[in-house]
Amino acid sequence: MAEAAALFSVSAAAVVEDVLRQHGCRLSDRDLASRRAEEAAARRYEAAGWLRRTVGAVSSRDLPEEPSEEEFRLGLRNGQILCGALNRIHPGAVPKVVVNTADSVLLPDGAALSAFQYFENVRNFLVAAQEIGLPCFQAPDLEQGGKSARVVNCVLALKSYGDWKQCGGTGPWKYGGNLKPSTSCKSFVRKNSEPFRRCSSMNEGEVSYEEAGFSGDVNLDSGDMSTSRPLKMLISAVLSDKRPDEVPQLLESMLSKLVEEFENRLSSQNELVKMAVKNSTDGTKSFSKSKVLVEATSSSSEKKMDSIEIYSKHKHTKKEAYGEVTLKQHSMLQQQSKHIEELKVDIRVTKAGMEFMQMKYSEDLNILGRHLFSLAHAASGYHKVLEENRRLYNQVQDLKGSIRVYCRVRPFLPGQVSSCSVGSIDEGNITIITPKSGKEGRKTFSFNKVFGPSATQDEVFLDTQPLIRSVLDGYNVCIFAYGQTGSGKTYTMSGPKNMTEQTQGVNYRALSDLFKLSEQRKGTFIYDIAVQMIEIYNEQVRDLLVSDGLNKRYPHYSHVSL
Ligand SMILES: Nc1ncnc2c1ncn2[C@@H]1O[C@H](COP(=O)(O)OP(=O)(O)OP(=O)(O)O)[C@@H](O)[C@H]1O
Repeated sequence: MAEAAALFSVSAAAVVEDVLRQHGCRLSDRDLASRRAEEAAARRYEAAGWLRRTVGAVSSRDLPEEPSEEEFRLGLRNGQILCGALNRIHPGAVPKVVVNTADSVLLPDGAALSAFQYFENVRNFLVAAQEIGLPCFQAPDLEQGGKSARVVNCVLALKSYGDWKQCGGTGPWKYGGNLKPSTSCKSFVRKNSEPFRRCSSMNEGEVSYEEAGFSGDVNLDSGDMSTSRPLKMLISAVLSDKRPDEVPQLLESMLSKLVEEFENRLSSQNELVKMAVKNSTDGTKSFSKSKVLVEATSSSSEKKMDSIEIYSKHKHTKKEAYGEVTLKQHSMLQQQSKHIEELKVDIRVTKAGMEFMQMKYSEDLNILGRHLFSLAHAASGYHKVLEENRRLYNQVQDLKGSIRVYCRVRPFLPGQVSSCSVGSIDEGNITIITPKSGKEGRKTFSFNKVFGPSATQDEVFLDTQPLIRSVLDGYNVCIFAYGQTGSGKTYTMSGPKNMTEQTQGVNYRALSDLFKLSEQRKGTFIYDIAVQMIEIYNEQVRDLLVSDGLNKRYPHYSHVSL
Protein backbone atom coordinates (compact mmCIF):
# COMPACT_ATOMS: atom_id res chain seq x y z
CA MET A 1 0.00 0.00 0.00
CA ALA A 2 2.87 2.27 0.76
CA GLU A 3 4.16 1.59 -2.71
CA ALA A 4 0.79 2.42 -4.19
CA ALA A 5 0.68 5.64 -2.23
CA ALA A 6 4.13 6.54 -3.36
CA LEU A 7 3.18 5.78 -6.91
CA PHE A 8 0.09 7.82 -6.54
CA SER A 9 1.50 10.89 -4.98
CA VAL A 10 2.00 13.76 -7.35
CA SER A 11 5.37 15.21 -6.87
CA ALA A 12 4.85 18.70 -8.12
CA ALA A 13 8.40 19.52 -7.19
CA ALA A 14 9.69 16.78 -9.45
CA VAL A 15 7.55 18.07 -12.28
CA VAL A 16 8.70 21.65 -11.77
CA GLU A 17 12.29 20.51 -11.50
CA ASP A 18 11.90 18.62 -14.72
CA VAL A 19 10.31 21.57 -16.50
CA LEU A 20 12.81 24.04 -15.15
CA ARG A 21 15.65 21.72 -16.05
CA GLN A 22 14.32 21.61 -19.58
CA HIS A 23 13.65 25.32 -19.75
CA GLY A 24 16.60 26.48 -17.74
CA CYS A 25 18.87 26.49 -20.76
CA ARG A 26 16.27 26.92 -23.41
CA LEU A 27 14.82 30.11 -21.99
CA SER A 28 18.11 31.74 -22.45
CA ASP A 29 18.24 30.36 -25.90
CA ARG A 30 17.88 32.86 -28.67
CA ASP A 31 15.51 30.57 -30.63
CA LEU A 32 13.11 30.36 -27.77
CA ALA A 33 13.03 34.14 -27.38
CA SER A 34 12.27 34.40 -31.04
CA ARG A 35 9.50 31.86 -30.76
CA ARG A 36 7.94 33.68 -27.87
CA ALA A 37 8.14 36.94 -29.75
CA GLU A 38 6.35 35.30 -32.67
CA GLU A 39 3.64 33.97 -30.42
CA ALA A 40 3.19 37.37 -28.77
CA ALA A 41 2.96 38.98 -32.18
CA ALA A 42 0.36 36.45 -33.33
CA ARG A 43 -1.74 37.16 -30.28
CA ARG A 44 -1.34 40.87 -30.81
CA TYR A 45 -2.38 40.57 -34.45
CA GLU A 46 -5.41 38.61 -33.43
CA ALA A 47 -6.38 41.26 -30.90
CA ALA A 48 -5.84 44.04 -33.41
CA GLY A 49 -7.76 42.26 -36.14
CA TRP A 50 -10.67 41.61 -33.85
CA LEU A 51 -10.75 45.25 -32.71
CA ARG A 52 -10.68 46.45 -36.32
CA ARG A 53 -13.53 44.17 -37.30
CA THR A 54 -15.52 45.16 -34.26
CA VAL A 55 -15.22 48.96 -34.40
CA GLY A 56 -15.03 49.19 -38.21
CA ALA A 57 -12.39 50.43 -40.63
CA VAL A 58 -13.01 54.15 -39.96
CA SER A 59 -12.72 53.99 -36.22
CA SER A 60 -9.75 51.68 -36.40
CA ARG A 61 -7.77 53.62 -38.92
CA ASP A 62 -5.06 54.24 -36.35
CA LEU A 63 -4.68 50.52 -35.65
CA PRO A 64 -2.97 48.44 -38.35
CA GLU A 65 -4.10 44.89 -39.08
CA GLU A 66 -0.76 43.55 -37.94
CA PRO A 67 0.68 46.21 -35.68
CA SER A 68 4.02 46.21 -33.98
CA GLU A 69 3.99 46.42 -30.24
CA GLU A 70 4.49 50.16 -30.43
CA GLU A 71 1.80 50.58 -33.10
CA PHE A 72 -0.55 48.55 -31.02
CA ARG A 73 0.09 50.74 -27.98
CA LEU A 74 -0.29 53.97 -29.93
CA GLY A 75 -3.45 52.75 -31.71
CA LEU A 76 -5.16 52.02 -28.43
CA ARG A 77 -3.59 54.85 -26.45
CA ASN A 78 -6.57 57.25 -26.76
CA GLY A 79 -8.98 54.58 -25.57
CA GLN A 80 -11.48 55.23 -28.40
CA ILE A 81 -11.10 51.82 -30.05
CA LEU A 82 -11.24 50.03 -26.71
CA CYS A 83 -14.34 51.90 -25.60
CA GLY A 84 -15.94 51.47 -29.03
CA ALA A 85 -15.35 47.74 -29.05
CA LEU A 86 -16.68 47.38 -25.51
CA ASN A 87 -19.80 49.38 -26.34
CA ARG A 88 -20.41 47.26 -29.44
CA ILE A 89 -20.37 44.11 -27.34
CA HIS A 90 -21.95 45.55 -24.26
CA PRO A 91 -23.89 48.70 -25.32
CA GLY A 92 -23.68 51.48 -22.78
CA ALA A 93 -20.81 49.92 -20.92
CA VAL A 94 -18.81 53.13 -21.40
CA PRO A 95 -21.38 55.93 -21.36
CA LYS A 96 -18.98 58.69 -22.27
CA VAL A 97 -16.26 58.39 -24.89
CA VAL A 98 -14.10 61.38 -25.79
CA VAL A 99 -13.82 61.25 -29.57
CA ASN A 100 -10.94 62.64 -31.58
CA THR A 101 -12.56 64.99 -34.16
CA ALA A 102 -11.42 65.43 -37.72
CA ASP A 103 -10.06 68.89 -37.15
CA SER A 104 -8.05 67.85 -34.17
CA VAL A 105 -4.38 68.25 -34.58
CA LEU A 106 -2.64 64.95 -34.52
CA LEU A 107 0.71 64.94 -32.92
CA PRO A 108 3.44 62.73 -34.38
CA ASP A 109 2.90 60.15 -31.64
CA GLY A 110 -0.86 60.15 -32.29
CA ALA A 111 -1.56 62.25 -29.24
CA ALA A 112 -4.37 64.28 -30.77
CA LEU A 113 -6.12 64.39 -27.45
CA SER A 114 -4.77 65.60 -24.23
CA ALA A 115 -3.28 63.15 -21.83
CA PHE A 116 -6.20 63.77 -19.51
CA GLN A 117 -8.69 62.88 -22.24
CA TYR A 118 -6.73 59.70 -23.00
CA PHE A 119 -6.76 58.87 -19.36
CA GLU A 120 -10.52 59.53 -19.23
CA ASN A 121 -11.32 57.06 -22.02
CA VAL A 122 -8.92 54.40 -20.83
CA ARG A 123 -10.07 54.76 -17.25
CA ASN A 124 -13.73 54.45 -18.24
CA PHE A 125 -12.90 51.38 -20.30
CA LEU A 126 -10.99 49.78 -17.45
CA VAL A 127 -13.82 50.44 -14.99
CA ALA A 128 -16.39 48.91 -17.34
CA ALA A 129 -14.10 45.98 -18.15
CA GLN A 130 -13.52 45.33 -14.48
CA GLU A 131 -17.27 45.25 -13.87
CA ILE A 132 -17.63 42.60 -16.54
CA GLY A 133 -14.74 40.65 -15.07
CA LEU A 134 -12.17 41.10 -17.78
CA PRO A 135 -8.49 40.88 -16.90
CA CYS A 136 -7.48 44.49 -16.72
CA PHE A 137 -4.26 46.29 -17.32
CA GLN A 138 -2.94 49.51 -15.88
CA ALA A 139 -3.56 52.79 -17.71
CA PRO A 140 0.18 53.57 -17.77
CA ASP A 141 0.65 50.35 -19.78
CA LEU A 142 -0.50 52.31 -22.82
CA GLU A 143 1.85 55.13 -21.97
CA GLN A 144 5.06 53.16 -21.98
CA GLY A 145 6.30 50.38 -24.17
CA GLY A 146 6.89 46.76 -23.21
CA LYS A 147 3.54 46.40 -21.43
CA SER A 148 1.35 45.45 -24.38
CA ALA A 149 1.03 41.80 -23.29
CA ARG A 150 -1.47 42.69 -20.58
CA VAL A 151 -3.41 44.89 -22.98
CA VAL A 152 -3.51 42.03 -25.50
CA ASN A 153 -4.80 39.74 -22.78
CA CYS A 154 -7.53 42.21 -21.94
CA VAL A 155 -8.59 42.60 -25.58
CA LEU A 156 -8.68 38.87 -26.19
CA ALA A 157 -10.71 38.44 -23.02
CA LEU A 158 -13.12 41.06 -24.34
CA LYS A 159 -13.27 39.11 -27.56
CA SER A 160 -14.15 35.91 -25.73
CA TYR A 161 -16.80 37.84 -23.81
CA GLY A 162 -18.22 39.01 -27.11
CA ASP A 163 -18.22 35.44 -28.43
CA TRP A 164 -20.02 34.28 -25.32
CA LYS A 165 -22.68 36.95 -25.79
CA GLN A 166 -23.04 36.03 -29.45
CA CYS A 167 -23.67 32.46 -28.45
CA GLY A 168 -26.64 33.63 -26.38
CA GLY A 169 -24.90 34.56 -23.18
CA THR A 170 -26.66 31.87 -21.21
CA GLY A 171 -25.37 31.32 -17.72
CA PRO A 172 -22.84 33.43 -15.89
CA TRP A 173 -19.86 34.43 -17.97
CA LYS A 174 -16.61 33.43 -16.44
CA TYR A 175 -13.20 34.11 -17.68
CA GLY A 176 -10.77 31.23 -17.25
CA GLY A 177 -7.67 32.98 -18.46
CA ASN A 178 -7.50 31.31 -21.84
CA LEU A 179 -6.65 34.31 -23.85
CA LYS A 180 -6.60 32.53 -27.15
CA PRO A 181 -10.00 33.24 -28.63
CA SER A 182 -9.98 30.17 -30.84
CA THR A 183 -12.90 28.52 -29.01
CA SER A 184 -15.44 31.23 -29.32
CA CYS A 185 -18.35 29.54 -27.61
CA LYS A 186 -16.52 28.23 -24.58
CA SER A 187 -17.10 29.56 -21.12
CA PHE A 188 -14.10 30.50 -19.11
CA VAL A 189 -13.50 30.59 -15.44
CA ARG A 190 -11.65 33.42 -13.87
CA LYS A 191 -11.05 33.86 -10.22
CA ASN A 192 -8.72 36.81 -10.03
CA SER A 193 -8.55 36.75 -6.32
CA GLU A 194 -7.35 33.18 -6.18
CA PRO A 195 -3.69 32.38 -5.98
CA PHE A 196 -1.77 30.74 -8.74
CA ARG A 197 -2.63 27.18 -7.77
CA ARG A 198 -6.33 27.96 -8.25
CA CYS A 199 -5.79 29.55 -11.66
CA SER A 200 -5.33 27.13 -14.47
CA SER A 201 -4.12 28.35 -17.80
CA MET A 202 -3.66 24.71 -18.86
CA ASN A 203 -1.42 24.28 -21.81
CA GLU A 204 -3.08 26.51 -24.34
CA GLY A 205 -3.22 29.94 -22.79
CA GLU A 206 -0.79 32.48 -21.55
CA VAL A 207 -1.11 34.48 -18.40
CA SER A 208 1.26 37.14 -17.38
CA TYR A 209 3.27 36.71 -14.28
CA GLU A 210 1.32 39.35 -12.39
CA GLU A 211 -2.09 38.35 -13.83
CA ALA A 212 -1.69 34.83 -12.63
CA GLY A 213 -0.94 36.07 -9.16
CA PHE A 214 2.31 34.26 -9.21
CA SER A 215 4.54 35.11 -6.30
CA GLY A 216 7.39 33.73 -4.35
CA ASP A 217 4.94 32.12 -1.94
CA VAL A 218 3.52 29.80 -4.53
CA ASN A 219 2.93 26.31 -3.17
CA LEU A 220 1.91 23.60 -5.59
CA ASP A 221 1.70 20.95 -2.97
CA SER A 222 0.57 22.60 0.20
CA GLY A 223 0.07 19.28 1.92
CA ASP A 224 3.73 18.44 1.68
CA MET A 225 5.94 21.04 3.30
CA SER A 226 9.06 19.09 2.60
CA THR A 227 8.19 19.28 -1.07
CA SER A 228 6.98 22.89 -1.15
CA ARG A 229 10.11 24.42 0.29
CA PRO A 230 12.55 23.12 -2.29
CA LEU A 231 9.86 23.76 -4.86
CA LYS A 232 9.64 27.41 -3.89
CA MET A 233 13.37 27.65 -3.85
CA LEU A 234 13.55 26.08 -7.26
CA ILE A 235 10.95 28.40 -8.72
CA SER A 236 12.42 31.45 -7.08
CA ALA A 237 15.89 30.56 -8.26
CA VAL A 238 14.80 30.03 -11.82
CA LEU A 239 12.42 32.95 -12.05
CA SER A 240 14.78 35.40 -10.41
CA ASP A 241 16.75 35.92 -13.59
CA LYS A 242 13.75 35.77 -15.93
CA ARG A 243 12.04 38.69 -17.45
CA PRO A 244 8.31 38.99 -16.70
CA ASP A 245 7.34 38.16 -20.27
CA GLU A 246 9.32 34.92 -20.07
CA VAL A 247 7.40 33.66 -17.09
CA PRO A 248 4.10 32.80 -18.84
CA GLN A 249 5.89 30.51 -21.24
CA LEU A 250 7.60 28.81 -18.36
CA LEU A 251 4.34 28.46 -16.49
CA GLU A 252 2.67 27.07 -19.55
CA SER A 253 5.28 24.35 -19.90
CA MET A 254 5.20 23.66 -16.20
CA LEU A 255 1.46 23.26 -16.07
CA SER A 256 1.45 21.16 -19.24
CA LYS A 257 3.99 18.90 -17.68
CA LEU A 258 2.00 18.80 -14.46
CA VAL A 259 -1.22 17.89 -16.26
CA GLU A 260 0.58 15.23 -18.25
CA GLU A 261 2.03 13.85 -15.05
CA PHE A 262 -1.43 13.86 -13.51
CA GLU A 263 -2.96 12.00 -16.40
CA ASN A 264 -0.22 9.39 -16.33
CA ARG A 265 -0.66 8.85 -12.65
CA LEU A 266 -4.41 8.77 -12.96
CA SER A 267 -4.17 6.04 -15.55
CA SER A 268 -1.74 4.17 -13.29
CA GLN A 269 -4.16 4.55 -10.45
CA ASN A 270 -7.01 3.25 -12.59
CA GLU A 271 -4.98 0.17 -13.40
CA LEU A 272 -4.16 -0.30 -9.75
CA VAL A 273 -7.78 0.14 -8.73
CA LYS A 274 -8.90 -2.39 -11.33
CA MET A 275 -6.42 -4.90 -9.97
CA ALA A 276 -7.57 -4.23 -6.43
CA VAL A 277 -11.21 -4.64 -7.49
CA LYS A 278 -10.38 -7.92 -9.13
CA ASN A 279 -8.79 -9.17 -5.93
CA SER A 280 -11.57 -7.86 -3.75
CA THR A 281 -14.78 -9.92 -3.96
CA ASP A 282 -16.69 -8.22 -1.19
CA GLY A 283 -15.85 -4.61 -1.79
CA THR A 284 -16.96 -4.41 -5.39
CA LYS A 285 -19.70 -1.86 -4.88
CA SER A 286 -17.85 0.56 -2.71
CA PHE A 287 -14.79 0.30 -4.82
CA SER A 288 -16.73 0.80 -8.05
CA LYS A 289 -17.93 4.03 -6.53
CA SER A 290 -14.38 5.11 -5.98
CA LYS A 291 -13.51 3.95 -9.44
CA VAL A 292 -16.24 6.09 -10.91
CA LEU A 293 -14.91 9.03 -8.96
CA VAL A 294 -11.45 8.36 -10.24
CA GLU A 295 -12.68 8.03 -13.79
CA ALA A 296 -14.72 11.17 -13.37
CA THR A 297 -11.60 12.91 -12.18
CA SER A 298 -9.72 11.62 -15.16
CA SER A 299 -12.49 12.73 -17.47
CA SER A 300 -12.59 16.18 -15.93
CA SER A 301 -8.88 16.37 -16.40
CA GLU A 302 -9.44 15.81 -20.08
CA LYS A 303 -11.91 18.66 -20.02
CA LYS A 304 -9.12 20.95 -18.87
CA MET A 305 -10.39 21.50 -15.36
CA ASP A 306 -8.22 22.99 -12.77
CA SER A 307 -5.36 20.54 -12.37
CA ILE A 308 -4.83 21.29 -8.74
CA GLU A 309 -8.50 20.70 -7.96
CA ILE A 310 -8.27 17.43 -9.82
CA TYR A 311 -5.29 16.57 -7.75
CA SER A 312 -7.13 17.36 -4.54
CA LYS A 313 -10.16 15.29 -5.56
CA HIS A 314 -7.96 12.60 -6.89
CA LYS A 315 -5.91 12.47 -3.72
CA HIS A 316 -9.04 12.35 -1.58
CA THR A 317 -10.60 9.67 -3.76
CA LYS A 318 -7.40 7.74 -3.80
CA LYS A 319 -7.23 7.74 -0.01
CA GLU A 320 -10.84 6.61 0.28
CA ALA A 321 -10.45 3.90 -2.34
CA TYR A 322 -7.26 2.60 -0.86
CA GLY A 323 -8.71 2.78 2.61
CA GLU A 324 -11.61 0.58 1.53
CA VAL A 325 -9.37 -1.76 -0.41
CA THR A 326 -7.04 -2.01 2.54
CA LEU A 327 -9.94 -2.86 4.83
CA LYS A 328 -11.25 -5.46 2.40
CA GLN A 329 -7.87 -7.00 1.92
CA HIS A 330 -7.27 -7.01 5.64
CA SER A 331 -10.64 -8.66 6.15
CA MET A 332 -9.89 -11.22 3.46
CA LEU A 333 -6.51 -11.88 4.98
CA GLN A 334 -8.08 -12.46 8.36
CA GLN A 335 -10.67 -14.78 6.85
CA GLN A 336 -8.01 -16.73 5.02
CA SER A 337 -5.93 -16.96 8.17
CA LYS A 338 -9.01 -18.21 9.99
CA HIS A 339 -9.64 -20.80 7.28
CA ILE A 340 -6.03 -21.89 7.44
CA GLU A 341 -6.30 -22.32 11.20
CA GLU A 342 -9.51 -24.33 10.74
CA LEU A 343 -7.81 -26.46 8.13
CA LYS A 344 -4.90 -27.02 10.48
CA VAL A 345 -7.32 -28.12 13.21
CA ASP A 346 -9.06 -30.42 10.71
CA ILE A 347 -5.73 -31.88 9.68
CA ARG A 348 -4.79 -32.46 13.32
CA VAL A 349 -8.16 -34.12 13.99
CA THR A 350 -7.86 -36.24 10.85
CA LYS A 351 -4.33 -37.22 11.75
CA ALA A 352 -5.42 -38.18 15.27
CA GLY A 353 -8.31 -40.16 13.76
CA MET A 354 -5.94 -41.91 11.39
CA GLU A 355 -3.58 -42.77 14.22
CA PHE A 356 -6.49 -44.09 16.28
CA MET A 357 -7.72 -46.16 13.34
CA GLN A 358 -4.22 -47.44 12.78
CA MET A 359 -3.94 -48.44 16.41
CA LYS A 360 -7.37 -50.07 16.23
CA TYR A 361 -6.46 -51.97 13.09
CA SER A 362 -3.24 -53.06 14.72
CA GLU A 363 -5.13 -54.37 17.72
CA ASP A 364 -7.66 -56.11 15.48
CA LEU A 365 -4.86 -57.64 13.48
CA ASN A 366 -3.27 -58.93 16.67
CA ILE A 367 -6.60 -60.39 17.78
CA LEU A 368 -7.12 -61.95 14.36
CA GLY A 369 -3.61 -63.33 14.49
CA ARG A 370 -4.30 -64.92 17.83
CA HIS A 371 -7.57 -66.34 16.52
CA LEU A 372 -5.83 -67.62 13.46
CA PHE A 373 -3.20 -69.22 15.61
CA SER A 374 -5.84 -70.89 17.71
CA LEU A 375 -7.64 -71.99 14.55
CA ALA A 376 -4.44 -73.42 13.14
CA HIS A 377 -3.87 -75.14 16.43
CA ALA A 378 -7.41 -76.46 16.35
CA ALA A 379 -6.98 -77.56 12.74
CA SER A 380 -3.82 -79.39 13.61
CA GLY A 381 -5.74 -81.20 16.33
CA TYR A 382 -8.71 -81.86 14.11
CA HIS A 383 -7.54 -85.27 12.99
CA LYS A 384 -6.80 -86.26 16.54
CA VAL A 385 -10.24 -85.12 17.59
CA LEU A 386 -11.78 -86.86 14.61
CA GLU A 387 -9.96 -90.01 15.40
CA GLU A 388 -11.06 -89.78 18.99
CA ASN A 389 -14.62 -89.18 17.89
CA ARG A 390 -14.52 -92.16 15.57
CA ARG A 391 -13.05 -94.33 18.21
CA LEU A 392 -15.70 -93.34 20.72
CA TYR A 393 -18.48 -93.69 18.17
CA ASN A 394 -17.52 -97.17 17.17
CA GLN A 395 -16.99 -98.03 20.78
CA VAL A 396 -20.64 -97.16 21.29
CA GLN A 397 -21.56 -99.34 18.32
CA ASP A 398 -19.62 -102.20 19.85
CA LEU A 399 -21.32 -101.71 23.14
CA LYS A 400 -24.62 -101.94 21.30
CA GLY A 401 -23.37 -105.19 19.92
CA SER A 402 -21.09 -106.10 17.13
CA ILE A 403 -23.60 -108.67 15.96
CA ARG A 404 -27.16 -107.46 15.92
CA VAL A 405 -30.12 -109.54 14.94
CA TYR A 406 -33.42 -107.97 13.91
CA CYS A 407 -36.70 -109.69 13.17
CA ARG A 408 -39.25 -108.39 10.70
CA VAL A 409 -42.72 -109.79 10.20
CA ARG A 410 -44.19 -109.06 6.79
CA PRO A 411 -47.90 -108.47 6.34
CA PHE A 412 -50.18 -110.99 4.69
CA LEU A 413 -50.17 -110.89 0.97
CA PRO A 414 -53.42 -110.42 -0.88
CA GLY A 415 -55.27 -113.73 -1.13
CA GLN A 416 -53.46 -115.36 1.77
CA VAL A 417 -55.47 -116.95 4.62
CA SER A 418 -55.12 -114.69 7.57
CA SER A 419 -54.29 -117.23 10.23
CA CYS A 420 -51.74 -115.28 12.17
CA SER A 421 -49.23 -117.21 14.23
CA VAL A 422 -47.71 -114.18 15.90
CA GLY A 423 -49.01 -113.92 19.38
CA SER A 424 -47.48 -110.64 20.47
CA ILE A 425 -44.62 -108.29 19.61
CA ASP A 426 -42.90 -105.94 22.02
CA GLU A 427 -39.59 -104.08 21.76
CA GLY A 428 -37.23 -107.02 21.38
CA ASN A 429 -39.46 -110.04 21.84
CA ILE A 430 -41.90 -111.85 19.64
CA THR A 431 -44.24 -114.58 20.76
CA ILE A 432 -45.18 -117.22 18.25
CA ILE A 433 -48.26 -119.34 18.66
CA THR A 434 -47.43 -122.98 18.19
CA PRO A 435 -50.49 -125.24 18.48
CA LYS A 436 -49.47 -128.55 19.95
CA SER A 437 -51.95 -131.43 20.05
CA GLY A 438 -54.99 -129.34 20.64
CA LYS A 439 -53.27 -127.19 23.16
CA GLU A 440 -52.22 -123.71 22.45
CA GLY A 441 -48.46 -123.44 22.70
CA ARG A 442 -46.43 -120.25 22.69
CA LYS A 443 -42.78 -119.60 22.14
CA THR A 444 -41.05 -116.32 22.71
CA PHE A 445 -37.92 -115.25 20.83
CA SER A 446 -35.64 -112.31 21.70
CA PHE A 447 -33.87 -110.02 19.18
CA ASN A 448 -32.21 -106.67 19.21
CA LYS A 449 -35.46 -105.42 17.86
CA VAL A 450 -38.64 -106.85 16.29
CA PHE A 451 -40.43 -105.02 13.48
CA GLY A 452 -44.12 -105.78 13.03
CA PRO A 453 -46.07 -105.96 9.77
CA SER A 454 -46.75 -102.27 9.88
CA ALA A 455 -43.10 -101.23 10.15
CA THR A 456 -41.90 -99.08 7.26
CA GLN A 457 -38.66 -99.36 5.30
CA ASP A 458 -37.43 -96.16 6.96
CA GLU A 459 -37.94 -97.51 10.47
CA VAL A 460 -36.05 -100.66 9.61
CA PHE A 461 -33.11 -98.71 8.20
CA LEU A 462 -32.97 -96.34 11.17
CA ASP A 463 -31.31 -98.96 13.39
CA THR A 464 -28.74 -99.93 10.77
CA GLN A 465 -27.86 -96.40 9.67
CA PRO A 466 -25.14 -95.78 12.38
CA LEU A 467 -23.24 -98.77 11.06
CA ILE A 468 -22.84 -97.08 7.67
CA ARG A 469 -20.75 -94.30 9.31
CA SER A 470 -18.57 -96.96 10.86
CA VAL A 471 -17.84 -98.24 7.39
CA LEU A 472 -16.39 -94.80 6.46
CA ASP A 473 -14.37 -94.84 9.66
CA GLY A 474 -12.73 -98.04 8.49
CA TYR A 475 -14.83 -100.65 10.23
CA ASN A 476 -16.07 -103.75 8.43
CA VAL A 477 -19.81 -104.07 8.48
CA CYS A 478 -21.99 -106.83 7.10
CA ILE A 479 -25.73 -106.61 6.76
CA PHE A 480 -27.62 -109.57 5.43
CA ALA A 481 -31.17 -110.91 5.47
CA TYR A 482 -32.12 -114.46 6.27
CA GLY A 483 -35.48 -116.19 5.88
CA GLN A 484 -37.57 -118.69 4.03
CA THR A 485 -38.88 -118.13 0.56
CA GLY A 486 -41.33 -115.32 0.28
CA SER A 487 -40.68 -114.04 3.77
CA GLY A 488 -39.64 -110.59 2.53
CA LYS A 489 -35.82 -110.58 2.39
CA THR A 490 -35.66 -108.95 -1.03
CA TYR A 491 -38.30 -106.49 -0.01
CA THR A 492 -36.34 -105.42 3.07
CA MET A 493 -32.94 -105.26 1.44
CA SER A 494 -33.88 -103.78 -1.96
CA GLY A 495 -37.57 -102.89 -2.05
CA PRO A 496 -40.64 -103.90 -4.02
CA LYS A 497 -40.77 -104.09 -7.81
CA ASN A 498 -42.47 -100.75 -8.20
CA MET A 499 -40.04 -98.98 -5.93
CA THR A 500 -40.44 -95.40 -4.75
CA GLU A 501 -38.27 -93.26 -2.51
CA GLN A 502 -40.32 -94.31 0.51
CA THR A 503 -40.12 -98.02 -0.30
CA GLN A 504 -36.37 -98.10 -0.96
CA GLY A 505 -34.68 -100.88 0.96
CA VAL A 506 -31.56 -101.01 3.13
CA ASN A 507 -29.12 -101.35 0.22
CA TYR A 508 -30.17 -98.11 -1.52
CA ARG A 509 -30.41 -96.20 1.68
CA ALA A 510 -27.01 -97.42 2.90
CA LEU A 511 -25.31 -96.50 -0.37
CA SER A 512 -27.04 -93.11 -0.39
CA ASP A 513 -25.72 -92.44 3.11
CA LEU A 514 -22.24 -93.55 2.12
CA PHE A 515 -22.06 -91.09 -0.77
CA LYS A 516 -23.57 -88.34 1.34
CA LEU A 517 -21.02 -88.75 4.12
CA SER A 518 -18.11 -89.03 1.73
CA GLU A 519 -19.23 -85.80 0.12
CA GLN A 520 -19.32 -84.09 3.51
CA ARG A 521 -15.81 -85.25 4.29
CA LYS A 522 -14.30 -84.70 0.90
CA GLY A 523 -12.08 -81.84 2.25
CA THR A 524 -10.62 -84.22 4.77
CA PHE A 525 -10.81 -87.70 3.33
CA ILE A 526 -10.89 -89.27 -0.10
CA TYR A 527 -12.97 -92.43 -0.30
CA ASP A 528 -12.96 -95.15 -2.91
CA ILE A 529 -16.32 -96.91 -2.96
CA ALA A 530 -16.88 -100.27 -4.65
CA VAL A 531 -19.94 -102.58 -4.60
CA GLN A 532 -19.98 -106.30 -4.86
CA MET A 533 -23.09 -108.50 -4.80
CA ILE A 534 -22.81 -112.23 -4.29
CA GLU A 535 -25.19 -115.10 -3.65
CA ILE A 536 -24.52 -118.17 -1.56
CA TYR A 537 -26.80 -120.98 -2.51
CA ASN A 538 -26.29 -124.61 -1.66
CA GLU A 539 -22.89 -123.85 -0.32
CA GLN A 540 -21.91 -122.17 -3.60
CA VAL A 541 -21.08 -118.51 -3.98
CA ARG A 542 -22.12 -116.69 -7.14
CA ASP A 543 -21.39 -113.15 -8.24
CA LEU A 544 -24.67 -111.54 -9.00
CA LEU A 545 -23.15 -108.53 -10.87
CA VAL A 546 -21.49 -110.69 -13.53
CA SER A 547 -23.36 -110.38 -16.78
CA ASP A 548 -22.81 -114.09 -17.53
CA GLY A 549 -26.10 -115.92 -18.14
CA LEU A 550 -25.09 -118.74 -15.89
CA ASN A 551 -25.12 -116.48 -12.89
CA LYS A 552 -28.87 -116.36 -12.64
CA ARG A 553 -29.94 -114.78 -9.47
CA TYR A 554 -31.51 -116.95 -6.88
CA PRO A 555 -31.27 -115.01 -3.72
CA HIS A 556 -31.99 -117.26 -0.81
CA TYR A 557 -29.16 -115.28 0.77
CA SER A 558 -28.76 -111.69 -0.06
CA HIS A 559 -25.50 -110.11 0.95
CA VAL A 560 -24.00 -106.77 0.51
CA SER A 561 -20.29 -106.50 1.07
CA LEU A 562 -18.88 -103.08 1.63
N1 LIG B 1 -42.94 -105.98 4.64
C1 LIG B 1 -43.62 -106.27 3.54
N2 LIG B 1 -44.70 -105.55 3.22
C2 LIG B 1 -45.41 -105.82 2.12
N3 LIG B 1 -45.11 -106.78 1.29
C3 LIG B 1 -44.06 -107.57 1.56
C4 LIG B 1 -43.26 -107.35 2.69
N4 LIG B 1 -42.29 -108.28 2.75
C5 LIG B 1 -42.49 -109.05 1.69
N5 LIG B 1 -43.52 -108.65 0.95
C6 LIG B 1 -43.99 -109.22 -0.26
O1 LIG B 1 -43.94 -110.61 -0.11
C7 LIG B 1 -43.53 -111.24 -1.26
C8 LIG B 1 -42.30 -112.07 -1.05
O2 LIG B 1 -41.32 -111.22 -0.72
P1 LIG B 1 -39.82 -111.41 -1.13
O3 LIG B 1 -39.77 -111.76 -2.51
O4 LIG B 1 -39.08 -110.30 -0.65
O5 LIG B 1 -39.47 -112.74 -0.34
P2 LIG B 1 -38.10 -113.52 -0.40
O6 LIG B 1 -37.82 -113.81 0.96
O7 LIG B 1 -37.13 -112.62 -1.05
O8 LIG B 1 -38.40 -114.72 -1.27
P3 LIG B 1 -37.30 -115.61 -2.05
O9 LIG B 1 -36.53 -116.29 -0.98
O10 LIG B 1 -38.14 -116.68 -2.68
O11 LIG B 1 -36.63 -114.80 -2.86
C9 LIG B 1 -43.31 -110.17 -2.22
O12 LIG B 1 -44.42 -110.05 -3.07
C10 LIG B 1 -43.17 -108.96 -1.41
O13 LIG B 1 -43.62 -107.85 -2.07
